Amino acid sequence: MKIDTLIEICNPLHVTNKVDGELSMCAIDSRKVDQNGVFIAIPGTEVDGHIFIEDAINRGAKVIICEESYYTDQDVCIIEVEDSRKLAGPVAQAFAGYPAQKMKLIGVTGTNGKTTTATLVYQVLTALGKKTSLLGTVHKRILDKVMESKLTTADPVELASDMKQMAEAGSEYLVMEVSSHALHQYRVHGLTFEVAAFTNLSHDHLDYHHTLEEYAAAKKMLFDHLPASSTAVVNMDDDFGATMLKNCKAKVLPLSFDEEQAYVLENTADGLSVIIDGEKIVSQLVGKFNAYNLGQTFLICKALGLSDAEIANALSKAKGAAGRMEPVTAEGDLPLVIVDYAHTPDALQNVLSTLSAVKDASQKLTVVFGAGGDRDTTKRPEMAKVAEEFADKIFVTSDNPRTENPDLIIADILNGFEKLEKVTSITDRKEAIERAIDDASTNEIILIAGKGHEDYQEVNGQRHHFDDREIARECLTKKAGRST
Ligand SMILES: CC(=O)N[C@H]1[C@@H](OP(=O)(O)OP(=O)(O)OC[C@H]2O[C@@H](n3ccc(=O)[nH]c3=O)[C@H](O)[C@@H]2O)O[C@H](CO)[C@@H](O)[C@@H]1O[C@H](C)C(=O)N[C@@H](C)C(=O)N[C@H](CCC(=O)O)C(=O)O
Ligand SMILES: Nc1ncnc2c1ncn2[C@@H]1O[C@H](COP(=O)(O)OP(=O)(O)OP(=O)(O)O)[C@@H](O)[C@H]1O
Ligand SMILES: N[C@H](CCC[C@H](N)C(=O)O)C(=O)O
Ligand SMILES: [Mg+2]
Repeated sequence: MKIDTLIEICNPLHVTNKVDGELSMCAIDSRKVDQNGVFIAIPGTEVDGHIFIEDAINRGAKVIICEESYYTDQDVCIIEVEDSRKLAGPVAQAFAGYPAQKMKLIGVTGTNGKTTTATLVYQVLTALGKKTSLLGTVHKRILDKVMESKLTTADPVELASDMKQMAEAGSEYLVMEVSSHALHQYRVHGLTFEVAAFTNLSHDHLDYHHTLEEYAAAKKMLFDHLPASSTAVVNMDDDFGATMLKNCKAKVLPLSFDEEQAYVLENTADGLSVIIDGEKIVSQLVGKFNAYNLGQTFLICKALGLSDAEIANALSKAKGAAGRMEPVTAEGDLPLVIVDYAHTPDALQNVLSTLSAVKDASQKLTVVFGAGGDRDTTKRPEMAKVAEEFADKIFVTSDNPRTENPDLIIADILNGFEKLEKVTSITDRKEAIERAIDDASTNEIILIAGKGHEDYQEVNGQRHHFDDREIARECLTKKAGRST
């Protein structure tokens, strides 16, 4: 890219020293700058990226996009702009050859259900022969090639690079989860979504967004930027559904079970039977909350022009995402162990109320859960209240402590219980799972919540291998061995 093209994208306040030659790449992280690259200095949430300008120049940056005047005696162009965060996406897309414009983008936002819905859409489109890629919490998929995912929605430079690979592989569609952090930090700024979907909004991430209203305002940004040609698929049964649509120019495909546009025919331990727009979907996914995920998926695919019947057929066969209501099994007469990613009060309530409704009266319900460190502390006692309401036995343990003391996280959770008689706290998550399984009768259901698909536990910046499903399977196998 030449400097004049870059300047045109930036609409700058001020430019000094227009440099000659071809610019090679762009980075928002100084450590990733190459020779003749462009460094975008962002005032971050942890650190001000402007302090890395010198580092970027030493690594070969030819252009600095920043929000403050900067003097250097090197042959470097300084482009001063009003908001450098907002420019990262457009600049990265330009360097990557505008890959987002080569695919139909589908964005899914909401507190819970993004991964499930995005995965279902990916599975339906793929089953119907559409070349589709996926970006989200569990992994990235360039068509059927799986890659590791570090964030739910990556930064704009990584996004552009992923999209470039997807477009080159021939993807027609990209389904992506769009987190509230991503919206607030303009990670998807400048992208045009063909379809945007809102699942729901409930208590999470208040450490970052402070209030539910600010959190909703971040989610709403996805809908504010839709053009009239796009479609908004919105869960109108959620208190914040109508908020998403205020001043939204796009066509709207609303989803409502309350208004009987959709309804659940059957909801059992074996799955759901749901009618949406007159079409029947019979799914192995369990719980009313999954009826919403199925409904959203149906409407998203409808907005893309697929026929109701073909969507219903493919959706009935779709398996959903790993680590969501995933049963863990071993040979023998054993308790039923389920691993789920519920890490918010609402998700835990949905899963526990579902299990409590589908189990038979003689079955006891046990839950093992914790809460992530360096995240919203106010959800911790709320999760305890939910566990106390639905579970017969409760093991409080660690999730990903990150940089926090796990015992203090557990103490925050314990504050939420009215009584502690059915609660056991065991800091070590492996031990907690072992105890829950060892203590269980064969007729019991054990929900291990919070980490779902995660195959690590993050402690002080280090991710150690840790997989709830693996540990539960080992414990079940040992238990089966003891009883023979
Ligand atoms: C609070 C938060 O969201 N932080 C994310 C954000 O950081 P930031 O832009 O504020 O940047 P910063 O760390 O303050 O640094 C400022 C700038 O200096 C740069 N820098 C830094 C060091 C250096 O040597 N050189 C350099 O240039 C950084 O690259 C950055 O551009 O943008 C970074 C990528 O550009 C992310 O890596 C980082 O995610 C952190 C690690 C994180 O944990 N984020 C979580 C909370 C998150 O984003 N979660 C959501 C929601 C999950 C969900 O509910 O599904 C997600 O989308 O995953
Ligand atoms: N539509 C829904 N409404 C409420 N709860 C849900 C819904 N779908 C799933 N859940 C619950 O929330 C958990 C997380 O679901 P999922 O991974 O699909 O959400 P997500 O929005 O991608 O979450 P994250 O933001 O953490 O990536 C599930 O394990 C389940 O417990
Ligand atoms: N995307 C969410 C995932 C939380 C998963 C849970 N296991 C935790 O670590 O809190 C977050 O980063 O807040
Ligand atoms: Mg997700």
